[in-house]
Amino acid sequence: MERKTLAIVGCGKLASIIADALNANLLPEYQLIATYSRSIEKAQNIANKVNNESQKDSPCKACNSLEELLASEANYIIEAASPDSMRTLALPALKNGSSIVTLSIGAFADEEFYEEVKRTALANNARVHLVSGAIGGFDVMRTAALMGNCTATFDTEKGPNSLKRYSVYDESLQTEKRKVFEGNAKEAIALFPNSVNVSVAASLASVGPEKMKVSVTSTPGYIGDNHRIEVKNEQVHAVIDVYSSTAQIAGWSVVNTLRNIVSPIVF
Ligand SMILES: NC(=O)C1=CN([C@@H]2O[C@H](COP(=O)(O)OP(=O)(O)OC[C@H]3O[C@@H](n4cnc5c(N)ncnc54)[C@H](OP(=O)(O)O)[C@@H]3O)[C@@H](O)[C@H]2O)C=CC1
Ligand SMILES: O=C([O-])CC(=O)C(=O)O
Repeated sequence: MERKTLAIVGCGKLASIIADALNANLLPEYQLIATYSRSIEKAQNIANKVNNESQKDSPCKACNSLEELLASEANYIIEAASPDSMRTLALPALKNGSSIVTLSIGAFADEEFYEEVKRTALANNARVHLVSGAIGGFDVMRTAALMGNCTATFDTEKGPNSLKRYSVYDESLQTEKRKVFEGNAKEAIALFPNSVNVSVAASLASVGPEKMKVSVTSTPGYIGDNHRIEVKNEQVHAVIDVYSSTAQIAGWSVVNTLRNIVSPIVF
């Protein structure tokens, strides 16, 4: 069997889950051929993981630059870095004919970029797969939106420590529960670039980034994230509520998407 080739951009916690899944033979139809990260050590760590186990005979290369990774012309590039990185790699990857499986869906809050990505994918016979990540239910969101007159809200609860890197943080959040953000999905991803990709994903599946009403609440001592999405039209009221104590669900959702891509039965 000719295996499909994979490359990973962004070799952190979620990329590690994908390498472990390859080693656990959960992705037998795929071979990892290239990795790239901001630091070569991280790229080498992920390559070593598979080279020491499942790919002793077909080693994966740790690349020194994004250009080197793109030149590998992998069938699928997994983006597990950041929305900025997704913006940099999407068009050149698609022009090479590589499809993309992305976690940093926040990059698509920019409508012009989203449209250009769609056109480029179509022109090059490639596809962009938006993974379910830390949420799910894109099917019901898309269906409800298709029926017309749809509204949607996205409410996230997080612990204050996960907000420390953002401007909304102050020490009072350690003791006081507070709504730290209210706005739309476009504004949310601009303020929290690595933490609300899911809100942009849900908006693209329903009412779009500008119409999706988003709130972020900080709760003292809260472990993990809870994302509650409500989609309504005249006939449907759908609630998708996902709690996860870690972000690992997002890495596993990439594994699930890759399995779906090659499956005779598609969910
Ligand atoms: N859709 C969803 O549900 C979710 C999406 N995400 C997205 O997935 C991304 C990865 O998450 P996670 O693995 O937990 O994060 P980590 O911080 O553990 O890993 C991200 C890795 O990407 C690398 N990186 C960052 N920027 C660049 C860049 N411009 N070019 C190349 N490499 C880069 C970092 O490099 P280095 O360490 O080498 O410096 C780091 O190793 C998040 O940033 C977020 O955008 C995350 C959770 C859920
Ligand atoms: O892990 C989560 O709960 C969601 C997240 O970081 C993101 O959407 O970027």
